[in-house]
Amino acid sequence: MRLLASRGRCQVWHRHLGCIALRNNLRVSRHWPSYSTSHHHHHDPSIKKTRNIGIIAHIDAGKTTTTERMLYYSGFTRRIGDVDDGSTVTDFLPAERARGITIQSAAVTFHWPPLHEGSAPKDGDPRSHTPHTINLIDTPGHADFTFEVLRSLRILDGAVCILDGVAGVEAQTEKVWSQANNYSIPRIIFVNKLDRDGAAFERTIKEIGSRLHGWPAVCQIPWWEGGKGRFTGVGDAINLSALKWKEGGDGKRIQTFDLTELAQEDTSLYSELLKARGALVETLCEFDEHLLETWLACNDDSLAVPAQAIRDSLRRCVLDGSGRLIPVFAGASFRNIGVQPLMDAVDDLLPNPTERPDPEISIGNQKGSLSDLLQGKLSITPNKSVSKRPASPLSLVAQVEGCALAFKVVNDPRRGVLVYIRVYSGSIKRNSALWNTNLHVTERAQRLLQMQASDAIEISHISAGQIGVIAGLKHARTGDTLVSYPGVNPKLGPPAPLNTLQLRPIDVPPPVFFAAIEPHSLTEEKNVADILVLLLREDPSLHVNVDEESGQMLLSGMGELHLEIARDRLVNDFKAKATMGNIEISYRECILGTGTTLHRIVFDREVAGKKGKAGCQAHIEPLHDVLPETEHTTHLDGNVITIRLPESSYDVDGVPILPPDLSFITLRTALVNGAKAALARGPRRGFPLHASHVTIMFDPSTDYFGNDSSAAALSSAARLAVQAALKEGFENGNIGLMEPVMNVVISCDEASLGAIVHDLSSARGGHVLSLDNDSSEESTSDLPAIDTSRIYAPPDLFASSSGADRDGPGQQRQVTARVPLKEMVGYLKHLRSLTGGRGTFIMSVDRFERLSRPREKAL
Ligand SMILES: Nc1nc2c(ncn2[C@@H]2O[C@H](COP(=O)(O)OP(=O)(O)OP(=O)(O)O)[C@@H](O)[C@H]2O)c(=O)[nH]1
Repeated sequence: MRLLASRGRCQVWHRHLGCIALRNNLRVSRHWPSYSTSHHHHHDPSIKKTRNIGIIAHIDAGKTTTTERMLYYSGFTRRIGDVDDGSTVTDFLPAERARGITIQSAAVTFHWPPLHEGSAPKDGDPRSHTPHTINLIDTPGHADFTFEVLRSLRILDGAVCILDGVAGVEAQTEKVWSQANNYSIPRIIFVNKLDRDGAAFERTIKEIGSRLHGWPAVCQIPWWEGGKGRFTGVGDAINLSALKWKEGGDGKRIQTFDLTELAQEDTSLYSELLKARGALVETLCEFDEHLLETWLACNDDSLAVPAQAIRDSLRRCVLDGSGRLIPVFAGASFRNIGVQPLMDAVDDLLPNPTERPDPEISIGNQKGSLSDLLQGKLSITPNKSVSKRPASPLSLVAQVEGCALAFKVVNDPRRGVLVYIRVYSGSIKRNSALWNTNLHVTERAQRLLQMQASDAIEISHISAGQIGVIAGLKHARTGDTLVSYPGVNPKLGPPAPLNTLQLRPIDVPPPVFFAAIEPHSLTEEKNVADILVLLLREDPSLHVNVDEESGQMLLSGMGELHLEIARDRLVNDFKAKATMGNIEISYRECILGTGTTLHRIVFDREVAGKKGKAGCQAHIEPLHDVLPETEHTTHLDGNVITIRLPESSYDVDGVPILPPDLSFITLRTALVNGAKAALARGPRRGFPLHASHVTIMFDPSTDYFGNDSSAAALSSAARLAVQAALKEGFENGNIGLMEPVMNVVISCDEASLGAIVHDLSSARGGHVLSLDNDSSEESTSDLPAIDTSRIYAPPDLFASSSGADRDGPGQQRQVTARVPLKEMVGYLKHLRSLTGGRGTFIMSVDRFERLSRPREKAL
């Protein structure tokens, strides 16, 4: 943004208005240069102008409102959508519209500045003078969807964190912030809602220091009319100018004032802006030697430091993703104030995909980075016990054409199932065969799309660093890794261990609530089951368990809201004729002693018209130690399953000798699936098993019956054998019950602290772990505490009336406790009454604990 010569001239952000209608007409047919049909294997030059970013925030901070403005100013939409009347583009699921909150992270692509408005880049121009492709991934803000946030975080290259300028830094923000620290995601902050009564910019800036443990680099300060009135714009400490938005307009007209103009227009903002510039340069000098040199070359005059030098310095500081230095911007997106400069900051300060560290992978039992793997630096000689022909690592990986992570599955009413992918290496081409390393199936990518919320454009390939959609896949789920490997055997995939390659694997937290799903009639059962499969592909943190005998379907998930929304999806969006029962806590069962008997089963029955016969033996015991995952040992929902063959079934190198038609992977998958089904329902109360170690012994000489031993027969044998072992445990009184215990973080003011702590420890059986501000286990920052008195922020207007004075009874406190989930049901209401409506809390599963006798009785 350039300073204008004439005083307070009105400017439309990014040059002119005239081309907007035209742009909207043309955008589908021509303006996707970055997705042309060429066959690059290396990075497309356009990748440098790509930003894969997300917006993270506490619920209601204004993510959706801000996103809508971004889409509008980029020319993507022609009118401003409104969260409150349910017409927004990104919150497009009916269930989301009804609730006005974001549940599903949809990705939308737009350009900033708009394609027609870029000028040819000149040296020294900010990046934001040329159009960038912004892939915006909308992340949910509710605590129940933390897992969904994690899932989106891992594919982001950068993030904008939106804070509510009245509420400041909230518990959920802290949590997502520390998760973003774990993924080293470069971030900037937008302090929103500065138009509201009680908005406290200064207090919020200090909280960024004290609660997010980063140094706020205040890039903009709020402009209140006449120093106290309406919020009307911002002072820009980077460009030494002030921006004023026309009241009540769509926000496209912005008046720009340079320093001289500002001195006449508003002296108090003028003098504050000079302070802000000084503080910004000073802060940056502490982090960045380059800027320090520039500053010294400017004779220590912070006003003389060129704006571009400051932008470059901010960018260097942000790029490491440590969150040590945090650029802060200001605005009120609902009033259309501050959004365009925020988008400039996305172009200017956040990284392109090539500037990000290499993604982590796991392959076989190893962890490493993708480029190490692709450059042959990981020693991935195929495991001896799986294959006898060790290929050289380089020749093995040379054939990998593309590698992508499916980060979102959405059922689109018109286009069917859409799988959103982020490509990490090479490219994914239309019609290529993709090996799914999680499900071990091959699927063809018949159609590739670039999504614009509810519009789509067909493309021929998606290259490294880009985000796109594969339409028509039948199996791929959220979180699966897809590998394009020409000439791959569709059944077996690429040679081991490449067939196990996983990008940025994350742990799915255990579900702690469940509800029964009752189809309205027998004939509806299949339809309901099919819809549930789709729901699970969308959201792998949902689980379905169908009881083999009764046919009852149980849906489980991470929170009450999580299940309520699943019900909405099921009944309202998918029109399933089914009812969901009460939402209940999902307890666990555990085995208390080691069984004595080996339970040998020979399954011999027709399965779907085909003869099936297979056998195995099973044994179950409590899980004491952490067992490493190997090709014989599978971790599953808190349990461990080990597959054993008799010694005579291994050759001298330890490679299993199996009948020619049976591969070890097929055998293992079938047996594990059987055991999984048995462990899903315990013998005592029907709750899933937890912390148990199942061993399944399979002897090919007695348990294998040629073609009759199909995968289905092997699974059934394993299921029956494990069930027999569980039944024995139950008959011997060896099955205990466990309950989910939550890690709870409560934010409240000093005055209600006592009542909250008392209630937690006496009435709720909780265990208070800490009471202060920043020692919760979750603020995992290794960053040193920050002396907030050293942080610059412009003084708040309404400091006294807004309770910004945080000493005394209004001071914010944080309680961390471990509490049984059962005691936390309905807690929000209680907390509100204890705190006069101001307290908030977040919680996550800490672990499952054995129920005490009295608690067991009360069940
Ligand atoms: N006064 C004021 N209200 C705002 C501003 N931005 C958003 N709001 C209002 O705050 C509420 C929440 O905004 P959303 O955009 O839905 O917030 P969100 O963060 O997307 O919320 P979730 O999708 O539920 O996580 C809505 O009623 C908005 O109109 C603002 O700048 N000023």
